[in-house]
This record gives sequence, C-alpha cells and structure tokens, in this order.
Amino acid sequence: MATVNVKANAKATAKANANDERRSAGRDAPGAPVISLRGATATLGARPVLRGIDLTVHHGEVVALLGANGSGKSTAVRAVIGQVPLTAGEVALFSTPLRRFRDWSRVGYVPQRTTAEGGVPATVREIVAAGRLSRTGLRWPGKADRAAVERVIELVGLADRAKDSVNALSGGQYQRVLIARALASEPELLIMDEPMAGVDLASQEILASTLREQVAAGTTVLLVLHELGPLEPLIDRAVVLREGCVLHDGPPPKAVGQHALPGHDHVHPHAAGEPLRTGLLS
Ligand SMILES: Nc1ncnc2c1ncn2[C@@H]1O[C@H](COP(=O)(O)OP(=O)(O)OP(=O)(O)O)[C@@H](O)[C@H]1O
Repeated sequence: MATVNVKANAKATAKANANDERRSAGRDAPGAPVISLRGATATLGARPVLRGIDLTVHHGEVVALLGANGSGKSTAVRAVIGQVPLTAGEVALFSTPLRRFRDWSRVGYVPQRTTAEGGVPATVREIVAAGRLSRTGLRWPGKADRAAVERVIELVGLADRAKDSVNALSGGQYQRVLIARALASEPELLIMDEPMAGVDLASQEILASTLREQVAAGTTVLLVLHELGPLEPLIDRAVVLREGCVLHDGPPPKAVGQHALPGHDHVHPHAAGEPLRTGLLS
C-alpha cells in the first residue's frame, strides 16, 4: 500500500512539475487562443439556450460577457468548462478539444452565487485549500501548496478570518472566499460568473484589485457581468449575447452619465448605429 502511495505521489509530483515547466516556458504565447467556442449550440429542457456561439478569448485578454437576463451568459461559460453539453459545435481550452482537456489546474472558475447557504461548517482556509486540489492531486500538499493558499487568502483580505466558518461571513466576504478558491491553483484562465452581484462596496473594491493583480500577472479572464461597473478599466473586449446569439463582439461599450452607475441599464452605440442595451433591463 505504502509503495502504491509513493508511486502515486511521485507520478503526481512529476505531473505538477511538467505543468510548472510548461507554464514557465510560456507555451501559450500572448495572443494564443485560450478559450475557443465554435458554433456552440445547447438546449436546456426543450429550450435552445445557445444558438451557434462563436467566441475566442486570447491569452492575456480580459473579456466581459454581457447581456440581458436569460440571454445565455451563464450557460455559455458553463459550456466552456464542460458543465453544459453542446448539442452542436465545439469547445477548446488551450487549443485542446474539451473532451481531451485534463489540465484543470490551469482553469479557475467562480460560479454564479446562489442564495442557498451551505450547511457544512467549513472554514475559509478549508474552502480555499480545496481549490488547490487540482494542482496537488494525489500528492500530499507541500509547503508551496500551503503558501499558495495563504497567499490568496491574504490577497482577498481575509487573512484574519482564515479559521472562521464561512457561514459567519457576509455575502461579499463569501464571494472573496470563492475567488480565492479559484485562484489557489494559480490558474492561467479565470472564469467568473457575475463576481460583483450582491457584493458590498468594500468587497467590490477588494475584488477589483485582486483581479487587477491577476491581469497584471498575465492571467486570461472571462467575466460574466451585468454592468461593467468598477471592472470597466480592466476589460479589453465585450461580447454581448442576446437570445443565445452573439450580438456584439468588440470594444467594451462606453458608459455614459447615469448609465455608468451600477444598477442602471447601459445604452451604447454599436457598429450598426443602433443603441446597444447590455444591462438588466434590456
Ligand atoms: N437547467 C435548466 N433547464 C432549463 N432551462 C434553463 C436551465 N438553466 C437555464 N435555463 C434557461 O436558459 C436561459 C439562459 O440562462 P442563463 O442562466 O444562461 O442566462 P444568463 O444570461 O446567464 O441570465 P442571468 O443573467 O439571469 O443569469 C434562461 O432562459 C434560463 O431560464
């Protein structure tokens, strides 16, 4: 049994080292496709939710996925990580078709927050450490793993809450825990579904600065947003969905006057000269 564990440990360590080498060798040069959706089509229940979506996110880009409620934003990102099967079309991550993609430590995912509270009294550190498992695998967590967990807890401003149950946190603090969990594997791609939704202002600022740091380090980011809000300066490109189709793919819409404020609908010019509505009410 001990031999099996040693072998498994050695294999996992070799794999982790290979991943690190590949990362540091920068196999994915700036501009290489990190996410590629081609003709992505998905049906949930009897309803066509994605209707032939083409979307490419390149290495180092920060892309916002915008659109009204029900336009298919969450479904699109869930298709990217294989949680929603496509009925037609293709998904690739890091130029590897999703069905062959195994290297999940390269991807951090923050799901849309639900209002349902988990009953399990896990601590902040336990939840964040779970995000490191995609790197450690069968290997016993080492010093570098523990340091990475502490670093991301610190990054989201929760060092003094590390031992606390997540049930004792505010919604915004809990969201910061989920983001720290996604960052614990030091992902090259970060996918976040509405990270700012229902988050207090203090937490929004911490989230924005956390994201700024990731982007500065070269992380590729796909964000589902209702409003560009405080993240606007970070966004390179906006993809707007409507009824499961791409309506706009290009520069982020410029917020004007009141429309720049969180909670307001966004109305912006787009290529065809038509106003482009990207907010909640569109
Ligand atoms: N499991 C499901 N079964 C059936 N329909 C679903 C399911 N999940 C989502 N839908 C429907 O698919 C459509 C797209 O949902 P999705 O959550 O992707 O939209 P969204 O753009 O992210 O919206 P929101 O901003 O409200 O989260 C909606 O009409 C939704 O009701």
